[in-house]
Amino acid sequence: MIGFVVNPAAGNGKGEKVWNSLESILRQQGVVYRVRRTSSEGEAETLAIELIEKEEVKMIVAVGGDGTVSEVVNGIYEAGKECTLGHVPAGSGNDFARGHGLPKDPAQAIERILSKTREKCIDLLKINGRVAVNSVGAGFDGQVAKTTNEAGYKKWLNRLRLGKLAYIWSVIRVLCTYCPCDVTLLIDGQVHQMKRIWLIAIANIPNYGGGMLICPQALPDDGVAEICVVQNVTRLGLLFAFPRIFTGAHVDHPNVVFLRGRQITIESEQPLLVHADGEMAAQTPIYVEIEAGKLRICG
Ligand SMILES: Nc1ncnc2c1ncn2[C@@H]1O[C@H](COP(=O)(O)OP(=O)(O)OP(=O)(O)O)[C@@H](O)[C@H]1O
Repeated sequence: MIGFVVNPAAGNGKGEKVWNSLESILRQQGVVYRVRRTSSEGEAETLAIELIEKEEVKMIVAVGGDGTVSEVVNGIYEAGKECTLGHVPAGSGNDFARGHGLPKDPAQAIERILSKTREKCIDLLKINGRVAVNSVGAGFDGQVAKTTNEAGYKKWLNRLRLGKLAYIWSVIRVLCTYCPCDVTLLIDGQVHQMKRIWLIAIANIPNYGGGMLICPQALPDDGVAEICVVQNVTRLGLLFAFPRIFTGAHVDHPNVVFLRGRQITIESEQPLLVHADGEMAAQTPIYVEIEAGKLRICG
């Protein structure tokens, strides 16, 4: 049986609309399903666990944005039972959907899920007993995630279907005040001492922050995380280089370094904010480990 976890508030109400269209398709096709709707932050995780344990579903489809996907994935991870993740995108950023090439159209997305023809196992990034499915970011990045999540303008811009601008505006705000610091990275036993670090992004997919390509080479099913480090660049230099991230052209920038690894420790001069899938998760020092092939998804 299939379970659905629906965030009606995702994409500023798009979740509700998408679910209405899915429901009529499911009824037309006589699909047997269970549905749970979220009413607040964090609830998608609890509802996913409930669907697995009480309803014995073998697949959960997250209807919402990246926040909903991340919470459902944590529910599946915590339940520890065989359960496939499906996703019908209805958020404002939808990085997971982009990163896995999922259809934007709800009818096409559910058709693909029901056909079960494209299942694959992907890696997860384990941090502090939880998991991230898209990315973990420390430093500038963590501060931008915090600023965006706390900002009133995110809601307004989402309403105008300009959700991406909320992230960009937060980047500009944080860029004006953020102070880079020295960081020690330990990747698979190898030490990297790095000076004046702005950000460290650990990625499972190339997509980030609603359409940026932070780690264009990242693959979700290779058992390795792609790590992007931005170091020793001036504030103005970073401001001018920033637009390159939308096309992935930042890979050639002299102050951008790419590393790869399975076990990553980040230690820093000062505590750095860390996000997991765009939600605040921790402060440095942190340890991130790849859980290879841990989650089966409908790709
Ligand atoms: N019924 C609800 N009312 C208000 N907020 C909710 C409700 N259910 C869940 N939430 C919260 O809505 C927030 C946004 O969810 P989600 O990330 O799925 O969508 P989004 O932010 O529009 O998309 P994206 O993350 O792809 O940009 C999450 O913080 C979630 O916890």
